[in-house]
Amino acid sequence: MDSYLVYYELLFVTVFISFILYLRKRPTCLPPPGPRGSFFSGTRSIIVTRKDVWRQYAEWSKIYGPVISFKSHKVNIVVLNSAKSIHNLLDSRSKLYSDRPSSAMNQLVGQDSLQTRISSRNPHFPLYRKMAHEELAWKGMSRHVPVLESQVKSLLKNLMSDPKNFSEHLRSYQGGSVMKAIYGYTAESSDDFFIKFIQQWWQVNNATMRTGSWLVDSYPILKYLPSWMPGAGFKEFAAQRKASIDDVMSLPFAWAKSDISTGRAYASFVASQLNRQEGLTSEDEEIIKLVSGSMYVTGTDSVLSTMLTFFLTMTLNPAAQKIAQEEISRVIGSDRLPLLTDRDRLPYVDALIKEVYRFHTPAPLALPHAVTQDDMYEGMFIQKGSIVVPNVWAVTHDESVYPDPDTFDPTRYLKSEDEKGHVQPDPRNFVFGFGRRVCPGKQFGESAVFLQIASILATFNISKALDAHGTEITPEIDYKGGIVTQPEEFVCKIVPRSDAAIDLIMWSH
Ligand code: HEM
Repeated sequence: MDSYLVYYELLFVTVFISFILYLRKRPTCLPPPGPRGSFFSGTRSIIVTRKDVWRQYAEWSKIYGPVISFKSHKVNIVVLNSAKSIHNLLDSRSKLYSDRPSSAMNQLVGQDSLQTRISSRNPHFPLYRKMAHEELAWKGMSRHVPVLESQVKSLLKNLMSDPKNFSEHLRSYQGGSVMKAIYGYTAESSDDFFIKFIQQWWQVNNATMRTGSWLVDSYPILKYLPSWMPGAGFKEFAAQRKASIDDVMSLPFAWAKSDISTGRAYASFVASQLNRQEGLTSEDEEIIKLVSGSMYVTGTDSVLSTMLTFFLTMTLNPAAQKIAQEEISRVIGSDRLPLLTDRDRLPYVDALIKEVYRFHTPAPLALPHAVTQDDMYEGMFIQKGSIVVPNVWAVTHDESVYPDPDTFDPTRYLKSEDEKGHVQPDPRNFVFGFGRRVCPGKQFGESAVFLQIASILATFNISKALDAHGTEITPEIDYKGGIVTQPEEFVCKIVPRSDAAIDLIMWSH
């Protein structure tokens, strides 16, 4: 009997001490407010099904405040819906907030060593960033400017001969520019193998790798399920994706290496990195392969998305288009195409481009960050490992910063005649991401966007297409879901502005 008593006393003391320890460890402050969703799966169904989920987050922020949190199964998600919270956490505390979410699905798919996914705590992370910066910041990328400028001429010719397929021509421009700059590869058309290959890969990736959508991220033990069991279909999918990511990384890299061995290769990223030092180890080479592959994966669709928004907004806003065209005619004339060096002399065109970025930012939720230790923000507890999502769309549609946000208006960024007007913030400070994860392709992407937009405005009129009865077709402002979003398919009319423009398209060198 006594031994039972001692046993129960010990049990009681253990439970009591554990309870006290639990209370001490438990955060005294609450996480950011937000919707609770269903008991089992939290808000997962909304995250997975709503295509414009950034609007949902912005709506929730009106109820709960700019910083909200919720769960998708067991994954904690914190969404930052204001410029202030994004700046205070992702920029000012970037040491803590620059990790990527740890994801069992990403590991299964083999994406965790890509630059977009690699953990900031991985010892190779600084080297990835350094390499990408060397190549794509102004100094390194200036040697690729002639490629961007000459590709524009092919784009204009394609738009003139086959305007209906403008989206394909834009993809071909950007895919071709990236392939040349990164691997030294010349793509001849939009049917090129490497351009099609990455297009198909990216479409699946964009649709399937949403933050918090895979059950295995909440319950990593599921990865041990045998593949034949009901509910384990994700393993088969992950195995297929793993094989394709290996090809995405290896095939263009192998092509570049064989081209370099001929001694006549273009000074691409891969060529300059491989030639940088004697006696590269296989590990060094693997890193060059992964960094170049990451640029191949990310470099096309974000620029394409911006360009499609440009065509959509020009179709809907002829007045803004006309002012930009007049500025180009006045400043540059009609006997040459705009160059990158003309940008400072084209303030309205520059403002129009800012407005394109703001109107529908290519990646409305950027890429998800993760926090590496418990943190407090304005009295709210943010738990280590939480996924932190910057809602860039909410910032660029915040009425207190950008009044009447659904109106396309480049004059937001221009001073009034008397130079006293209030200028709204440059959206490019948000659309390229934050802290140590800010987009390394920003200058490359921005240059490609400027050259395309300025040259298209110089040579074409974009307007509403007509249907079979001669009635104008007004496209909807409706975007696909995904990490990088694009307008749903739409039609528009693209015709050269004049005979002089036709000459410029045909004969410019
Ligand atoms: C209009 C064009 C572009 C936009 C709007 C854009 C936007 C972004 C955004 C929002 C991120 C996530 C940043 C974050 O997590 O805070 C990102 C990351 C990245 N971007 Fe871009 N991007 C563009 C063009 C490019 C180009 C042309 C390249 C390469 C040729 C590129 C390469 C990358 C890479 C490698 C990352 C991952 C960086 C990391 O996680 O460390 N981007 N980009």
